[in-house]
Amino acid sequence: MNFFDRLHDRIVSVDSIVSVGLDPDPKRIPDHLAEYDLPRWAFNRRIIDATHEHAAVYKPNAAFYEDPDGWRALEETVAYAHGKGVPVLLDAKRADIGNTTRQYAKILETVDAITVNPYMGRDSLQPFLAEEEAGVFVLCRTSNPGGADLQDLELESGEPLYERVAALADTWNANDNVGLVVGATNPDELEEVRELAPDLPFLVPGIGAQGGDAEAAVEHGLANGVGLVNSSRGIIFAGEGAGEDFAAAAGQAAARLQSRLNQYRE
Ligand SMILES: O=c1ccn([C@@H]2O[C@H](COP(=O)(O)O)[C@@H](O)[C@H]2O)c(=O)[nH]1
Repeated sequence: MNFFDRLHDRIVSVDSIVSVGLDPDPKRIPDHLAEYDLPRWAFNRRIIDATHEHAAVYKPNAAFYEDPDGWRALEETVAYAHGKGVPVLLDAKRADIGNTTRQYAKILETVDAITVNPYMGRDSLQPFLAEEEAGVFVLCRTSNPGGADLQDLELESGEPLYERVAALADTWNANDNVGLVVGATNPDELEEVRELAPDLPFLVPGIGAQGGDAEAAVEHGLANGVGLVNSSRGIIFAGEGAGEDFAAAAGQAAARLQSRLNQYRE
């Protein structure tokens, strides 16, 4: 079954478009979890237990797992999320020449969807795009302040680069498996990209810790009701300093975000 059909079913069953970002910064994991073999996994397991009823997906960012223990923690986390019925979107921002991307794309045997970087062009993404059942979210207009440095550059046609990316991504969608990453910190761009790619679901990061616009994220992020609004630190570290109660605070933060976003859904 296509990723976006599965995501649609998940969104309907939990009535949520919340993507819970699993970015377990080792410096912020509660002290009492340090005794575990894999503290990041111990942390994520408790976060998943507390938040899964509010999560449309989990979005681990690969940067928090790129060491031997990290990969083990990620593997356990993905299996546990799947056990709770929640799809996993790996935020890895991958792409490379074809034979290298073919290796990167093997991760789609483990996770359900991935973020990719369009900078090297279509052939660098082909092994991901060919995975018919996986979701492929193409970076379009990112939420960081420096996103404008390249993404806003005006092409000869007069359009900014991020608009060309959106239009190209639309043509890469032969398998109905392409989405776009557009930050909530850029509400005008969100609206413009939605006009250019009316049928592509968005992953919208940048609310919470980055201060983006949650209403615009919902208004423009969804295509036929399917799309994701992510919060990572705002959920998983909501209980920072609360000791063993940290996960309950994360659950409450996820529930609050779910209700807030649902106010804006049609
Ligand atoms: O444009 C982008 C693309 C990806 N991200 C990632 O999303 C989360 C956001 O974390 P918060 O704690 O909610 O700020 C993180 O993994 C980023 O690498 C993004 O922020 N912006």
